[in-house]
Amino acid sequence: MAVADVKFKLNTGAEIPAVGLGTWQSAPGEVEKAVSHAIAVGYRHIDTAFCYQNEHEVGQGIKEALASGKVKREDLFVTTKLWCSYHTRVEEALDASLKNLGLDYIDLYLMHWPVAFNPNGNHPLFPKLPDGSRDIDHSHSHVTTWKNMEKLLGTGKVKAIGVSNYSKLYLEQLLPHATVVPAVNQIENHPALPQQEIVDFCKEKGIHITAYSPLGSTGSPLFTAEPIVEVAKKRGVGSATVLLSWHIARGSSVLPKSVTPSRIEENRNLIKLDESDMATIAKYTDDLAAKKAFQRFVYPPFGINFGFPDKS
Ligand SMILES: NC(=O)C1=CN([C@@H]2O[C@H](COP(=O)(O)OP(=O)(O)OC[C@H]3O[C@@H](n4cnc5c(N)ncnc54)[C@H](OP(=O)(O)O)[C@@H]3O)[C@@H](O)[C@H]2O)C=CC1
Ligand SMILES: O=C[C@H](O)[C@@H](O)[C@@H](O)[C@H](O)C(=O)O
Repeated sequence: MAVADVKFKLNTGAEIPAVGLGTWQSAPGEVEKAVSHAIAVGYRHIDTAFCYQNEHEVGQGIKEALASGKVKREDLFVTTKLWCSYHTRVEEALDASLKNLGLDYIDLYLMHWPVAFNPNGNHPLFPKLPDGSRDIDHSHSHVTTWKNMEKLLGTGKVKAIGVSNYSKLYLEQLLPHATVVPAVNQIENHPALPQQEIVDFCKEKGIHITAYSPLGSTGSPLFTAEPIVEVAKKRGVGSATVLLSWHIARGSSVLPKSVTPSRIEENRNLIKLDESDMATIAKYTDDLAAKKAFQRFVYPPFGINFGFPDKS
């Protein structure tokens, strides 16, 4: 089996395809084509979110792919996410996402960030206080949000629920109260931010890791990082292949974003990294750790300590 066709088992018994197309910041007019192209060339996993404001177009791309007759809805794994301003309106948010996507169920519904915004603030997605800071409802716990997400499983509108941007600290707050253990924790993950503590903790608890910003996000410096280039040269592939294949070797799924057809194709060109490749990347990671030089590319200004060791 090609490495890109690997699937990982979730704690629900369902399988998540190892490579999913990311769609954050995929512009209108581009993302529909990106999604339909991705599915046409073999992707079976698409990641979006209510706050990306592109669910409708993502849904159009899925519809186009389904109309080709080559794939069926049940062949696809679609993830979307509950946005922070909807933590007190979980089912309403899910219904809005389903309507946007034109689907009657979601394979995986994630709590996007463990923080609730004021639902009655000055903006439906990004409410702010007069001082410009995010308008956060500090009285609302992410644990309450999770308990409400658990109720969604009975509606048939979601196959699995999970979390995103959860540190070990936040999972330790959540798990004692959870009836349903999250199926997935979607976190920023790449060799310059290995998040080993969370990866190990999730493994122990049966929570699958999905890696976001695996290429280092927009304008990434990772493509030219020397050890990545070294492994890429040795294996006769591009840096993207090395960066993405690293997750499969760790047992994680991965979400490369692209709206460029050739890159969408390249990002499925995964290989099985061998011990010496992994050792070269581990040395890079260890050197960054020793220098306290991990790189986190996505840390929006929530003004909250999420408990990530590189940020506290
Ligand atoms: N849960 C969460 O909070 C978050 C989730 N995510 C999810 O993860 C996905 C991926 O993360 P994201 O931050 O978008 O960044 P990625 O790490 O996927 O990097 C995307 C960037 O890399 C470029 N690129 C893609 N493939 C290649 C390639 N083969 N060679 C060179 N450049 C390439 C893209 O350009 P172009 O498109 O122009 O080709 C884009 O600029 C998101 O789209 C989203 O779905 C991301 C961040 C946070
Ligand atoms: O999924 C991608 C990211 O988490 C993105 O949704 C956030 O960074 C958001 O733009 C924000 O500013 O809080």
